[in-house]
Amino acid sequence: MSVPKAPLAHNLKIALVQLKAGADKTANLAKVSSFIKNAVTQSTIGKLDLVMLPECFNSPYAVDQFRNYAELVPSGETTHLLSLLAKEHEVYIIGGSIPELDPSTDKIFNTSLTFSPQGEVIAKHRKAHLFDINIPDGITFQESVTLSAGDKATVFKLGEFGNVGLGICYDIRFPELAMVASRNPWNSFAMFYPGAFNTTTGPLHWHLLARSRAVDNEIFTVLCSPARDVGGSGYQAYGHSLVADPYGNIIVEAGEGEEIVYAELDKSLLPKAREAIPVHYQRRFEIYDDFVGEGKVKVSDK
Ligand SMILES: O=C(O)CCC(=O)C(=O)O
Repeated sequence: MSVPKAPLAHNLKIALVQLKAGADKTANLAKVSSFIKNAVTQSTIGKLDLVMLPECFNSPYAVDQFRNYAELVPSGETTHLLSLLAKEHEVYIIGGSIPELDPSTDKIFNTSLTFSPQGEVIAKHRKAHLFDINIPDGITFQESVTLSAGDKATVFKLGEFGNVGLGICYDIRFPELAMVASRNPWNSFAMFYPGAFNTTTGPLHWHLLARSRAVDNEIFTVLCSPARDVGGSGYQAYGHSLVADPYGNIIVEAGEGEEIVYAELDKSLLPKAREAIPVHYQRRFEIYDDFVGEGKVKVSDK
């Protein structure tokens, strides 16, 4: 008797919500609800599978504010809201990131949650590399003044679409997370990075890093930024939310303001890119396995 094959999942249809968060958390969350509703109801690519939010969408991106906005996970109001929205709109939601308070240690983390269309939390990533930089005449930022770093890579199953990896912003500068996610045993087809680059490092590295992670691993790389706060006195996010395909082409890109952009992630591009330029199969782990081995990594189970 022949066993019917499971139907192949269609292309993953996604929306990137590039919104600007202010000091009023209630207003930020109301904005999230209306942007997600608009993303779904005004989709230009048919029924959406997934909506993604930017880093720090419910609070200002400011070291001295993270604790004031921090919530418990999963009992806090933002987790509750995103769960309801995922269920109501029947989409996966990659919930950007929020400041999370861990009550057992009193530490604050920069945390991203992903929800299934049934409203369940299916992944939790705590930013693993904190953004501590100092560029003379550019920008100084020290997340570690108030945040603690997560200690795991994050890979999870996006239902019938397959596995994906997730990092937050500065995490994209560390190629190991994407490399681990895209190889055995996880074989992810995409990396998602909610991220808030700025007007100094954005022009320098945003596109370069997105395309590099895509080309290194021949996967999709998806970046979702807050909108720029033109005229504001706080942190100036770069904007330019985008998707890079497994060849490194940028297939969609937002501007700097509030905007929703759409993309279809066609998984059949992975084998095509890997056949055309077979770096995926040409890795010489016998030479560098001591540095980056396959499968030797702690991966988050939420
Ligand atoms: O890596 C960068 O240039 C920006 C990183 C950042 O803004 C962040 O990690 O939030």
